[in-house]
Amino acid sequence: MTHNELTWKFLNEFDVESSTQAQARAISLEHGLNPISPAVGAQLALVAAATNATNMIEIGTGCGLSGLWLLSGAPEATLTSIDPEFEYHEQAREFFTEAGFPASRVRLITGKALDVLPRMNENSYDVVLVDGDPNQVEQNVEHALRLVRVGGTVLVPHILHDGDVANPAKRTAAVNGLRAVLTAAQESENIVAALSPAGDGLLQFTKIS
Ligand SMILES: C[S@@+](CC[C@H](N)C(=O)[O-])C[C@H]1O[C@@H](n2cnc3c(N)ncnc32)[C@H](O)[C@@H]1O
Repeated sequence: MTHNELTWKFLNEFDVESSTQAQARAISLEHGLNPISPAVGAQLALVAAATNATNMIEIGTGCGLSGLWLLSGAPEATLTSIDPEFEYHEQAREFFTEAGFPASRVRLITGKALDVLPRMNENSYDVVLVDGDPNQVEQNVEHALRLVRVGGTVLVPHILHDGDVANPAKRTAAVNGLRAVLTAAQESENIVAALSPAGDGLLQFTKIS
């Protein structure tokens, strides 16, 4: 293994998941989903804790793994999570309950993000996770910026799309959309952004105005 491969392996094996998180990961993989890595999950928990989050929203519930990580950092917060797949929501609900998060604090909205997000209140969320349809990442991030409060943070996992974003030969709509989000994050004066190599890339930005 190269030095870089060893470092990446160490980074992504450093954080240990709870048994509920490990089950959520296993079920997510069974469904062919691409759940966040433990290193990304730990960063989500840290951001939830650091922003003293009381109100969080997630695009792309999957089977609940990322929501479990978010809530682990802010156990008293309310999480709203959007996904079009009812079956995933049923599964996620079981994991939230098993982990001790009451149904009253986890609002699962079955629907497509671009149908649901326009109805959500702006400047109202401490943390917004964008992990839905990769082809809609630009529109989802625009909504995330509208929804997050000043001082709150938007998290975009899978931003490097398994190395495709760094490869100029890859020019699918999804990859171009991810590049556009990264460029906008670099250029915006209203946010402070950081790109982390955890998982397959995690873009984080905090709204400052
Ligand atoms: C990568 S998976 C999410 C994994 C989850 N965040 C985790 O790490 O545990 C992407 C999810 O986005 C959902 N999805 C697909 N299209 C969507 C849309 N238009 N709006 C919201 N979610 C969508 C999929 O059903 C899938 O559950």
